[in-house]
Amino acid sequence: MIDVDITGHVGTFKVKANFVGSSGVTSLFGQSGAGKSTITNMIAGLLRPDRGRIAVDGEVLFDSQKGIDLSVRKRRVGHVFQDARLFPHLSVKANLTFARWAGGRADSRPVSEVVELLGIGSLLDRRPGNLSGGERQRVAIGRALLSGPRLLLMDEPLASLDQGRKADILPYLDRLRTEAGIPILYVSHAMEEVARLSQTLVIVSKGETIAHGPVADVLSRVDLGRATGRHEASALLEGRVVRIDQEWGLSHVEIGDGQSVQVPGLDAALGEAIRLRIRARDVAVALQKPEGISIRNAIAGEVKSISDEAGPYTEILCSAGSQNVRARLTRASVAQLALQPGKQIYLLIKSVAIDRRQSAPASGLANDDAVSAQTLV
Ligand SMILES: Nc1ncnc2c1ncn2[C@@H]1O[C@H](COP(=O)(O)OP(=O)(O)OP(=O)(O)O)[C@@H](O)[C@H]1O
Repeated sequence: MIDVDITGHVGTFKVKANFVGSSGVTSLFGQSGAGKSTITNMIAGLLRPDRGRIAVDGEVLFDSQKGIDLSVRKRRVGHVFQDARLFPHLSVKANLTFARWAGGRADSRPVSEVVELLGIGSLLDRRPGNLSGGERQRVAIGRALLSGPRLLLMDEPLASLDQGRKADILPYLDRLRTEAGIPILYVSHAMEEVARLSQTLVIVSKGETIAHGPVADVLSRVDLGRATGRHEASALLEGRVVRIDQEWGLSHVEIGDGQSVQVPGLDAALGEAIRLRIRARDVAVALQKPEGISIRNAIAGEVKSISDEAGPYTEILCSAGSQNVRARLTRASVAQLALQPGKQIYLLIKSVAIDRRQSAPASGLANDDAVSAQTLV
């Protein structure tokens, strides 16, 4: 668990960060220049906050009132940067063993265990210059883990990779989430990454953490649209695969209340729990269950709130059983259908809008230890 309550500045830029991250992955999400790196640099000890407190798993790293300010080394924060920053003249194996030695901790994980976790066994004799970007990042994560950190800080680790390499590395991050055994602070301005990987989501805007909490709760907050980006507005549905229709290549995912959605091309076993990210712009609304329509998913729901944006668009937040779905509609449609809080509706989601390319096995969603999660974004 990571517990941060600080204020500080860098130049004239002020930051105010206040959040608690549960075990697993806590993501700091915000636009470029929002202050994510400034906040993480304060956590790592590279910048000094003006006041406040930072603790990881009960160990205080900084407390201005008590005069505690641990050195970078004593904070034991494993840092993974956008560029891997490996020693170019050393082999992968030497990079890893050096990190373990330099960490100086007898209780660091064995190199072989980390090599297996990240699938880098075949790379050990190679030099960083001969590796792909994704391979280099996996080695960089291994190096950070072997230094014996109490917190793994990943600052835009996928930002320099193309889509294909990102897809290669995400399954390893899924594993890391459950197997690293330490909290992970993940910094990104890519919503699809944070929606997939996080248990806790922290939104950073103009130097301040303006929201934090379980990822599904924060994503369903319509009022954060400006900070998270309207285009990326989405909600998470958690469910379980209850039927696999081989003939049509469709998996039926039950999302509670006997309702299910159909997802094409899903690589998940029967009974497996998954997390679906549904974008607001991929959801339409009907007052009756439609017939003679190609859209396969019509989920019964109820309007909870309607945003009061100016302009042609608006966003509605709807309950779907105990979960939430967001829909981005024109204001004209909202008026025509007389939508208002409490109105019973059907949420229409095109199956093909749920993108299977981002799916991967994972486990360990917060609040449900029975869930092994797979995320589609
Ligand atoms: N050393 C510095 N002196 C003055 N201003 C700084 C310094 N470092 C960062 N800033 C400013 O602080 C603001 C926040 O920067 P920061 O790097 O924390 O944002 P970020 O959210 O990590 O952005 P990105 O996603 O682009 O990395 C920016 O306006 C930046 O120009």
